[in-house]
Amino acid sequence: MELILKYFPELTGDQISKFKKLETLYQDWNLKINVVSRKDIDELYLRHVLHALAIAKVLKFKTGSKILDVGTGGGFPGVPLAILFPECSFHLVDSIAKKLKVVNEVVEGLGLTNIKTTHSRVEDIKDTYDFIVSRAVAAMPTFVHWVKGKITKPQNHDLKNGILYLKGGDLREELQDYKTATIYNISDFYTEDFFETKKVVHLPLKYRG
Ligand SMILES: C[S@@+](CC[C@H](N)C(=O)[O-])C[C@H]1O[C@@H](n2cnc3c(N)ncnc32)[C@H](O)[C@@H]1O
Repeated sequence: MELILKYFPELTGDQISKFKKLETLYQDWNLKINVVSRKDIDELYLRHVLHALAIAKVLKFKTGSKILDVGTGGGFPGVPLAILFPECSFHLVDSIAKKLKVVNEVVEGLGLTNIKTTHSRVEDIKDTYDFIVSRAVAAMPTFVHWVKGKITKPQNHDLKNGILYLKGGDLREELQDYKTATIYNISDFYTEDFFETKKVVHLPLKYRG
């Protein structure tokens, strides 16, 4: 938990208490339904919470923003972001129901009211969002195809509406067709070795897709 406060020192008491509760909730639920690997559960704050919050180092979502988390799995990056941005609404989608069972239990356990979950393939989601976040779901061309047409038109942020994707390694080949993509090195925000090769990719998307 100190790790989170090291990089996000301005959390409110309510946010700190929610972040603290996350560990027990995930430990308990992960025993029943395995959504996070054993090693990762031991390093939940580093590998999941802090990693998810790297998106907030790239962009502070404004009050009222709508954000879609595609392939949220056990709730990453959506759950930590929803704690950090209580004035924004988050829609967490996954095609595997049992993963959302864990997310729903965590959301209920924390009393988070700004998360909605849907068991669906993202291609079937009809709503629109300011930003679409994700981690470890699909290569960019497939992902862009899935989320086409799901971006709202009004621009309220310094970055254009679109995708904020947590990715790792050498992205040159994967992103070669996306000239408007910007890569942010997470190691510019966090000093832990775990983040050495990790990035946040911002890709603006046209509102009509
Ligand atoms: C490797 S997991 C990553 C989970 C989470 N984002 C994380 O980083 O911990 C990929 C997730 O994407 C989901 N997924 C894959 N394709 C999807 C699609 N088309 N629509 C919704 N979810 C999808 C899978 O069910 C799985 O839970």
